[in-house]
Formats: sequence, structure tokens, C-alpha cells
Amino acid sequence: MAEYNRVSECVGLITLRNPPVNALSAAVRQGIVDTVQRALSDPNVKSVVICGQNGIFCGGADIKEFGSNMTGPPLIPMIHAIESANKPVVAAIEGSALGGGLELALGCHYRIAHSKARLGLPEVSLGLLPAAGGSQRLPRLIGVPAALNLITTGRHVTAAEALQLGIVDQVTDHNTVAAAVKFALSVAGRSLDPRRISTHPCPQQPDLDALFEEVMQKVRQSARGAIAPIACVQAVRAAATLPYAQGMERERELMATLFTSGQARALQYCFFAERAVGRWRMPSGARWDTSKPRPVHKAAVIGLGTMGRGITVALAQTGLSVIAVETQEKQLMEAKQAISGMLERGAKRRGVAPALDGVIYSQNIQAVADVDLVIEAVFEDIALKTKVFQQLSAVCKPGTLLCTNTSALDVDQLASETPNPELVVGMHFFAPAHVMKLLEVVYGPRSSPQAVATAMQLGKKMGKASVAVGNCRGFVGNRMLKPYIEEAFFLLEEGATPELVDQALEEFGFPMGVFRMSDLSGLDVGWRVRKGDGLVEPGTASGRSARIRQGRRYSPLGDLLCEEGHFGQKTGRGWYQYDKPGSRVARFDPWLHSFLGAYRAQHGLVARRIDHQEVLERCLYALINEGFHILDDGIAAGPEDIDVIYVSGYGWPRHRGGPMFYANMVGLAKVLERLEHYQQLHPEVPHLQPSSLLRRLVASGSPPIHKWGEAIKKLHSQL
Ligand SMILES: CCCCCCC/C=C/C(=O)SCCNC(=O)CCNC(=O)[C@H](O)C(C)(C)COP(=O)(O)OP(=O)(O)OC[C@H]1O[C@@H](n2cnc3c(N)ncnc32)[C@H](O)[C@@H]1OP(=O)(O)O
Repeated sequence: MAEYNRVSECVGLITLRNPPVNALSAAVRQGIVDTVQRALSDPNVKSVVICGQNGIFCGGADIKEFGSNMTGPPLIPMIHAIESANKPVVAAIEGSALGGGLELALGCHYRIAHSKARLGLPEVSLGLLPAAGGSQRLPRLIGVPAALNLITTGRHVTAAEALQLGIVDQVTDHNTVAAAVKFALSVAGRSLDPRRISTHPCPQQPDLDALFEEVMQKVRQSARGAIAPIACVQAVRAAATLPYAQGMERERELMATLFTSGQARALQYCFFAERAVGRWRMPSGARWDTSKPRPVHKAAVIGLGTMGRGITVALAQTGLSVIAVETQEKQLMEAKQAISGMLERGAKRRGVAPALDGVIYSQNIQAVADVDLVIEAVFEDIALKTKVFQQLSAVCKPGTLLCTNTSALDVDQLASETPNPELVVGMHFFAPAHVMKLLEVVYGPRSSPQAVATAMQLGKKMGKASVAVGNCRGFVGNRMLKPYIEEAFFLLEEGATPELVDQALEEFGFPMGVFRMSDLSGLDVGWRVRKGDGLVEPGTASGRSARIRQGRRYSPLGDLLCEEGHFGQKTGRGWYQYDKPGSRVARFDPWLHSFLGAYRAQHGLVARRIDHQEVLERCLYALINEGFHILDDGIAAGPEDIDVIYVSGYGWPRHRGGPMFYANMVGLAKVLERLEHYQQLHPEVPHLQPSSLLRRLVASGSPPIHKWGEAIKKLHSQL
């Protein structure tokens, strides 16, 4: 709702009240309509200020209302009524003015912002466009190129940038409402015509067609199939080329298509899923709201390879003191140089001073004696990690949290090697650790809730999407990746090419298909793991039996390439060829195609035609099926956890909402039917065997994704 007061005798002050972000719910919109009407009809009121309670102007339309029948006064006439008012209306912007919140402010005649405020039109990230006049007013106010940039990226700008762009009229370091009231008094009685943005033409722009063509091309490339960014460009084009009323009509038409789209549902689901994962819970019953994190002021990183360096940077950038330990002097010096460079570049990008002094380098593990938390990032070898953990247990002060950065090793086994297993958790970072958003916080059966809470809070401070997951081989992300990659290998055996598989996945929206990704990360990584698992054998045997290992179908294709020294980009050869080692442009490799032909001949395989649909079904449904196993095993608390992991760490297209949301959209019965179909064709592939949770959900009528949690709980209690 909105509260009305008269201040300084002749200023009507309207305060939006809808915690936590003053979203424009039906009640708030009604409140604004009523209070504006009251202010305008009060002869004692000469001007009006609109602000938000608790230091935040407005977080935009209430996203929760989008899925329901919207009631209450619509935004557009409400904003028009403000713009056409005959008394000056000033927006006092503290905290955030986002989406509908900024659109409301653009309807006001003046905008005063606090220096710490952030403004933006992030609707595109929810699968929408600024459809309360924002796509038409912003270009008129700041020009087409700047408006295109803000609207198509959804980025938030600082108050300083907003002032420079002309979005706000004044920035204050002091009380924003007081500044806005003073300003409102100073402009009372002035002509408002020049302040009504909808009446302005868009600032002239040379070569408008060329500009829109260039932007549209760029947006199509980066959108990876998302429709909202394209609609945003079309809406701004309408602002630049049509009178305001027609532009508004175009904005309405474009929004009507987006509003009910599956992509908008997926993106809005992601918004809430990212917040839901912060409310973590463990099978023991421990939860985010009953577990208090320990304060972490000083942290240490052990092992300064690629991961350790990235983790050090991520920690230092959050303002922590970091002890960075590497036992070999040469490596330590190299790491110091690399870390300093990363910190300097990061600081330059963010316009702050680099936190170089925040990192102390040492060759001696004793240097970590007084830290609050250690992240071990040594080579992925259980014996080495165990040794480091034993050393840490002896050196660190009591209560220090011991975290291991591992992508696959058993966190519980490591914990059991320390005297205080409750202080041990996994922190699975993704390379480069200072850039990638995802962090899996892995708890073992003995990790204390406080340890999990501390790691989760630290992840949040580092700006990560932190997801608490149980301990199992590959945790959540890599465990689901395994069947996905294996299906891609099987498809090659059956007649597909790396190009075909990658094209299908990239058209689906992944930034890279599975083979281009494998070339980038290095084929030797999986080879080492498969060797460790005893799966790799000399490649001379032929026939079906040579492709059954440990009782299940196995494709040795990746091993055979590694035996040839084809490790991907770093060697210049992999599933593709590259101009030189380290080069990034993947080219068709005729050798690889002859190799595949010879391999099929050797094993009596006859290549058949495989289409994109089969690639997607086999790779994605195998991955999704593993997700259902993970939910059933209690490794992830809910589908949102899995989806956030895939969207933030594995390139799953956000506009498809994550694998479990996608399964929900496709229909669980359809996913089950296709898995059963492929399982019949490939009975020697266990990961195509539909999970019992999927079967049970389908049997109970395929509840919508937000009800899976209840269904899983109920089903577990019946077991
Ligand atoms: C045909 C219909 C025509 C309609 C035209 C509509 C045109 C306008 C469209 C829009 O305005 S869409 C919304 C645009 N706004 C946003 O995208 C902003 C989203 N919010 C944020 O970015 C952040 O929440 C924040 C405002 C920067 C605050 O960040 P902070 O880290 O402080 O808090 P959070 O944890 O993110 O949020 C707290 C709490 O509030 C919920 N919430 C936030 N914004 C909204 C919102 N716009 N609507 C509903 N709820 C919102 C958020 O979900 C959190 O709650 P929980 O999920 O934790 O319960």
C-alpha cells in the first residue's frame, strides 16, 4: 500500500509500503492511485514526492502476481496520471528503482537519487520488457543507444551513471527524501510541459537503421534463443520511429507475447529458485534459519594452482585477509604474480583499489595457524588431500573450518581423517573460481550445520550462487553430467558426429556443445578419472563385448583419442582440430571422421541417421533422469537446487529454467515415455532406466514443480 502525509506544509509525501522491496502489488498500485489523487486535489499541496519505505524506492512490479489473475489498477494509466499531473511530482530514489519502479519514476517530473542507489530496467532477465512505458520513455530521455544498452542487458546502473546518462536530475549523499522535498518546493509552480517525457521526441540519431541492425545482430547472437532481448530491441525501435501512442501500442503487443511465454515462466522461476537455494536444509533437519554461521575474517588457501589462485582472488575481493600457501617457491612466485594481475584487472573493471595487501603469501603451512577458515585446493588426489587435512588439523586454532575444493572426491572420507569431522565441508568451485557464479557446498553426514551455514554465507559474500548439496560421487553437477556425456559418446558410435551433437545442444541454448566443451576443458581430465575407475583398457579388442565394461555399455572413444595425444584445445587436436595448440576456433577434423568410421567398422557398428531431436532426448533426458535419482537420494533438497546449479555452472540456458524445470515443462509423462523407449533400445545402459521418483511422480499425476517437494516428502514417508 501507500501512505500519505503532508510535509513542509505544501508537499504531499507518498510512501510506498510493501516490504521487503516495495514491489508494485495490486494494493500498492491502488495506494498510489488514491494518494496521488488526494495530493492533486488538495489545494494546499503545491508539489508531490514519492518515496519508498526502509531505504528502497521500488523493486518493480510484483513478480509473484504474474502467474495469477492480475487485479487492481494497471500500471500504465497510473503512471500517465502522474505524468499529466498539474503539480510537480518528484521521485526520491533510495536503494533500488528497478523495472516498474524506474518506470514509475520516469513518469514523475523529476528524479532525485541517493548516491548509493541503483537503477535499471531488468525485465529482460525475467523474459519481459519494460512494458509500463519504460521502453518508450527511456529512449526519449537518454537517447536510443544508451536505452538499448540498458533495456537489452537489464543491467543496473549506479546513481552516478544515472546522473551522467540523464536518468536522474540530482544525486545526494544525504537524506534523499529531505533533498527531494526541498527540490519539490523549489520547482513548485514551474511549467511541467518540458518534464513530461512521453511528449518528447527521441533524440536524433544518425543511421538509425544501421544501429538497430547491428544491435539486433549482437542481441540475437548473445540471446541463445531467448526471445525477450529481441522484443526489447523491437520496442525501442518503436520508440525511435513511431509517435508515443503508437509506440505504446507496440510495447503492449510485444509484452502480450512475452508475458505468457514459457521463457518468461522459466526466467521468473530462476529468479525465485536463486533465492530459494539460500534457504537450505539438510536431511538431518538442520536449516538455514536455525544455523548460525561463524564469523570469517581471515581465510587461507592451500595450493595455488588454477583453482587456488581463483579462490584467493574471490576471497580477497570480498575484503577478507587471505593467507595463500604454496610449498614450492617457484610456483608461489608465479602464483603471486598471477593473483596480483587478476586482482588489479578486477579492481580496474570495478573502479576500486586492488586488494593486493589483503593477500599474504607463504611456503609454510604453519602460517595458517590463526585463520577462521581454510580452503584446501591441492591436486585432486585423496592421499595428498588427506595428508594436507591432517597437517591442517594439527596447525589450525580450535574451531577453524576446513573446506576442501574438490569436484569428485569423498568429503566424508576426508572428514574422517580429521579429529573434528564436524568442521569439514566441501566447497566445489568452478574454474575460473573468481568468475564462475556457482559454488556447491558439500556436507557429509558429520558436517555441522554451523559449518554449512558458514560456507554458505561465505559463498554469498563472494557473490556466488551457493547451493548446499549432499556428498556423493560428482555431487550434483558432475554426477548429472556423466550420463549426458556418455550418451553423446554413444551417439557418435551409432552414427552422429561431434558437429551434429554440438549443433543440437547449441541450438537448444548451451553456449557450447558437449564436444566443444570437452575440447576446452581437456579430454585427459575424464580419461584420468576413467583410468582411476578401472574402465580404461587397451583399444585393440573389437565387437560388442569390447564396449561392455563393468557390466554396462561403455564407449572407449575418448580414451582412444587420448592415447593419440588428442587432449583438445591445448594439444590442437580433440573432437575438432585447431590451428595450433591453445587456439580456440574449432574446425572440422577429417582425421576424426575417418577414425570414427574405422572405429565403427572395427566394432561392427552400422552408422544410422540421427536427428537433433534424438540428440536432445538422449543427452538431456539422461541428465534429467540422474537429477531425479539425486532428489530421491536426498542429495539435493529440491529441484530448484539442481536447476540453479545447472543454470549458474553448466551453461544450461536460463530461459529454459534448468533441467528439472525443463522436464516439468516438457511433461513428466513424456520424459518417462522417451526414457522407457530408449531404455528398451539400449538395455545395457543403466542411466536410461527411469528413476523410481520419476515413475512415482507420473503415477501421482505429475504434480507441478513447486509441489514436487511435498510429493517427495510424502513418498519418502511412505517407504
Ligand atoms: C500485462 C502486465 C503488464 C505489467 C507491466 C509490468 C512492467 C514491469 C515489470 C517489472 O517491474 S518486472 C520486475 C522488475 N524488477 C526486478 O527484476 C527486480 C527484482 N528484484 C531484485 O533484483 C532484488 O530483489 C533487489 C530489489 C535488488 C533487492 O535485492 P536484495 O538482495 O536486497 O533482496 P532479494 O533477496 O533479492 O529479495 C528480497 C525478497 O524480495 C523478493 N522480491 C524482490 N523483488 C521482487 C519483485 N519485483 N516482486 C516480488 N518479489 C520480489 C525476493 O523474491 C525476496 O523474497 P524471497 O524470494 O526471498 O521470499
